[in-house]
Amino acid sequence: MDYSEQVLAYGDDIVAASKKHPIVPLEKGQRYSYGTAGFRMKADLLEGIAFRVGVLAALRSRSLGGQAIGVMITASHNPAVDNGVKIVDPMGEMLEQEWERYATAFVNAGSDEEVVKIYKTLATDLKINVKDPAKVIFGRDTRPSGHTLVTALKAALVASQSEYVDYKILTTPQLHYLVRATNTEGSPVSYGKVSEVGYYEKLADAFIRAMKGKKFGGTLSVDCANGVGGPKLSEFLKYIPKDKVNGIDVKVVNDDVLRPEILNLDCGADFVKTKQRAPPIPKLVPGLRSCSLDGDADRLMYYWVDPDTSSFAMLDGDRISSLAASFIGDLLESAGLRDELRTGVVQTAYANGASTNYITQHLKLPVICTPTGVKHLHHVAQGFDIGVYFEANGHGTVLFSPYAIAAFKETEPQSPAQKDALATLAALGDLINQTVGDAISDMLLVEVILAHKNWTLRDWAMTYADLPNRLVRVEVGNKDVFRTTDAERRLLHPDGAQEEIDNEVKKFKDARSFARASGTENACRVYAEAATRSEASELADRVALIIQRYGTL
Ligand SMILES: CC(=O)N[C@H]1[C@@H](OP(=O)(O)O)O[C@H](CO)[C@@H](O)[C@@H]1O
Ligand SMILES: [Mg+2]
Repeated sequence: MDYSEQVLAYGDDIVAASKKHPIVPLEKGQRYSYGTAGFRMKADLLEGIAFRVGVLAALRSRSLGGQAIGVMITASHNPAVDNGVKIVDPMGEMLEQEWERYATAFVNAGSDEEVVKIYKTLATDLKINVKDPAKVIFGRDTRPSGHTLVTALKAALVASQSEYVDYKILTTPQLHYLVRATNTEGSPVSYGKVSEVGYYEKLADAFIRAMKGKKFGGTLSVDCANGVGGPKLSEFLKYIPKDKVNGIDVKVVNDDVLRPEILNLDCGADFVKTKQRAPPIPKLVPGLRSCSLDGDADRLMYYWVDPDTSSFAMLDGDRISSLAASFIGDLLESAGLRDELRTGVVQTAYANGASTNYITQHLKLPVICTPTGVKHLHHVAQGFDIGVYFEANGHGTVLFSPYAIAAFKETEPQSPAQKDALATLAALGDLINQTVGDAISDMLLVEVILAHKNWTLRDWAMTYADLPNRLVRVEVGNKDVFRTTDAERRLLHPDGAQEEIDNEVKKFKDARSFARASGTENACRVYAEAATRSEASELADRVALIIQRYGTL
């Protein structure tokens, strides 16, 4: 077939519908761009973007034999006035990088007619039959602006002659689950029932299996950032009969989704991580095991106030990652699979140096550092049989290769201990979201580990001591001059900046510092670690000054 000759019968429909959902023009010289979090900004700029993303999602589905593509409408931990649109690929992964460029081109197209022109050009270049079937499934978080964006998205899917399913309100990881479940339905690698209920059933069943014979470690208080995680966690808990998990006691707090103005306000995982303290409401009771989800329930932070010392301890993504790696490593040992399955941990430069040391030296596992953004970590983690990846901010998961899953199920146990270890590993394979970081699933994982180890948060916090560190945001004239190498740990450009940073780092003990342009904000970030809090702070300030100077040259 000559793809350049094909007729796009619904081209006029796309143009007509597009006119009803216009793009807000940006100032001269500025462009919208599909970043780490898709398109994310003030919600009133997003209607036209949601429409064009819909057209692109239909084309993406056509390019992949009609497999379902996901679209999630959320702005995660951002304030309620923001929103965002993100595309999910067929196995539940983030959109392929090449298509991020196409998404950017669609959204920046100068007219409705040009959208159709790009659609046709891509169809020709990528040999996509525009008459092939397409399917797009979507969900949104609790933001009121989600309604308008869904209307625009649906209009795009109707105009592009794509089948669609509107799953209404979901957590981001639930949408990722549904995309994979849809595309594997009825196959030997079926990911689960294609419904929100299917998600709860799968997690509940796996959690009950993994907790067999263990006791839930006392009350757990879960701050849901007044976002979608609240109602979804409450719903999930209905699938755990009290007599199936000994002592289960989960208190859901900050779960008011009827007042959008309080979404992520002084609560949630991002608040805890950046402020390094507990949300003021509800007041944290000393000794209470607590955690926070973010606004779309894909990030997780644990914390508590030690009743003996009254000090606040936060257990972030690095801690969850090292906890999971240590537990899974022990299970593999008991299961006789430690040498059989390649296990590794993936982090970014923001991982605390103490966690990296603990994993490499104490757990004896390899650590790979990737650039910021979970898609990079996810990709590298796929290279292991068991790949543990987390960003320090609490977003991450553990990936199991098909070989690992088969080993858990097919190894013949020679002892009761080996049998238990294999059963727990198999349960973890179902409990841990294989598509993307999932705060609810990760929280259940942490609870399983603490129950198996019979640990409090104090025991967990004592595994190693974090190096004092500081993260600073620096506004500069032009962040694009900062180009990095070595997984963002060194600056390539502007000339001279890295040498100056190196000179400052040298003056401090056990110190490390790096600077990079943020992928989600119009600013640079400076990170510094050193032997003491005041030195880390001093170093961060000095490097920030260097960045400020080079950013305004
Ligand atoms: C230091 C930091 O926390 N950076 C965050 C932030 O990226 P920046 O590129 O640093 O703005 O947002 C990303 C998307 O949510 C997240 O993946 C990442 O970890
Ligand atoms: Mg999030």
